[in-house]
Amino acid sequence: MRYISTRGEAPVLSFSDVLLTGLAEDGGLYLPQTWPSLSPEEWHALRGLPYPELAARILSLFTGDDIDEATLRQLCAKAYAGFDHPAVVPVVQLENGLFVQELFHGPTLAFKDMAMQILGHLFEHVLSERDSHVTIVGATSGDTGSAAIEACRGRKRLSVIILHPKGRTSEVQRRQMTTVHEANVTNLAVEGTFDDCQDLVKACFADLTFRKDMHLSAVNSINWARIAAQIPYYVYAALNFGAPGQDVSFAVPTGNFGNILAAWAARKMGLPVSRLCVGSNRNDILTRFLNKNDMTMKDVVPSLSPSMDIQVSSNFERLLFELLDRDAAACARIMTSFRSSGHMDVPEQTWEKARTLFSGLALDDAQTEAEIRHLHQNSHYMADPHSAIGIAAGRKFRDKNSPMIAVATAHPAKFPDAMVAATGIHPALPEHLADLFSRKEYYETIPATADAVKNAVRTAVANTH
Ligand SMILES: N[C@@H](CCOP(=O)(O)O)C(=O)O
Repeated sequence: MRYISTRGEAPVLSFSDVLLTGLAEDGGLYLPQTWPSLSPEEWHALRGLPYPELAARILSLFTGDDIDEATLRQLCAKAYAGFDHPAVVPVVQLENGLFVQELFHGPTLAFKDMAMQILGHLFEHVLSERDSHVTIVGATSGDTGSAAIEACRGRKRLSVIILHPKGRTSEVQRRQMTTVHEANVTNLAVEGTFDDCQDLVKACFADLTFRKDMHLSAVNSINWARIAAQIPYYVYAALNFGAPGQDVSFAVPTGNFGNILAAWAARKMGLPVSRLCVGSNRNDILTRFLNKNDMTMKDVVPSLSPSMDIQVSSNFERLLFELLDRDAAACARIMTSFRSSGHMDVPEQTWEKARTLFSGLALDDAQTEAEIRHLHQNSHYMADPHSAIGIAAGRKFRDKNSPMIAVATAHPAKFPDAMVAATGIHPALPEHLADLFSRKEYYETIPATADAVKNAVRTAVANTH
């Protein structure tokens, strides 16, 4: 299995090299050179497998010769052992034809643990084989940061530096990151938005000397391994909650487009999926694109669902590349002009292709709060603001022919203020986080400049070794 860049100018790599490289050297994102594809019989054979076993089988389709299936089985068993639900990714029925798949049973209470927990083991495995070390620089709007820190903390071959937008995450999200005191963990509060943080990470990768000197790698969904590790839960839901021969649809609250891209990838591999529905908050660039081919950047507005306060959805580039029939030059041209003009010029027939599969719904804060209240009153279900947006999208686009599965991406206890406002109930943090508000915080505030980030990275790396 080999991987190519969406911009066509970077070396073709194997899985382990893609894992350690993160962003392609030409600024593009890696994708499999050819998609693995399963027949209906092969999908059927995966029905009923325990989640860690299923995850290992799916991941083995992407690791090629680099990591064998037996090793993956061991790593997946360790990765998902700490989840607090025996099914790992349980599915609950909410209404007629509308289900919710809970992806927040990992240590940091968000779907990011699904990929990050196995990524921590994959990094360790590959780096031990190569007797090497990497420096992970990541950006978070709230959930990726703590999941990455939890997966990497204390690992000798990894240094992890996480940039979050100062004052723009929930307090629980911030404290989940900043209260971790480990030699290999650094938190940077950036005076800017998540998009600034993501751009700063990309700027570090674009400086090839710095990248090489620091051995940079990524844990954001710009790293293909993140997407690969998010495919198995879609497979699990489709196989176990769609009747044989029946398609299912998914509704996904998404900001950086990574989570829904994993669902798209599963469909590309032949999983019987009918529609993919995107849920957005007021930062609705994705839903504006899907509804009227308007991908124009606006200012990021803080919302009740901070993890989706994003205007530049990194993974959209992967979908664009595929919709353009893998024309890397066209993809590079469109992406470069998007970043300079703030508007993405997607050819009409390319947009039409996206519309045949994707639908989009955006909710403002008042609508999000109303949806949380509705779910609590009518289904006795506590959905965090992000999950509530996904569920609302699922309800809007469900049809009689296929079950609609909305993914719940975070535990409501991560957003207590929104939950209290909507339901009057303050969801308790699980025991391992019960004293979160009395823990000491460790972070440095920096301006949103590449120099400030690079200096902080150099210092963090020097302090680790
Ligand atoms: N919503 C994310 C933003 C980063 O997305 P990623 O999937 O690229 O890691 C967050 O919560 O940090």
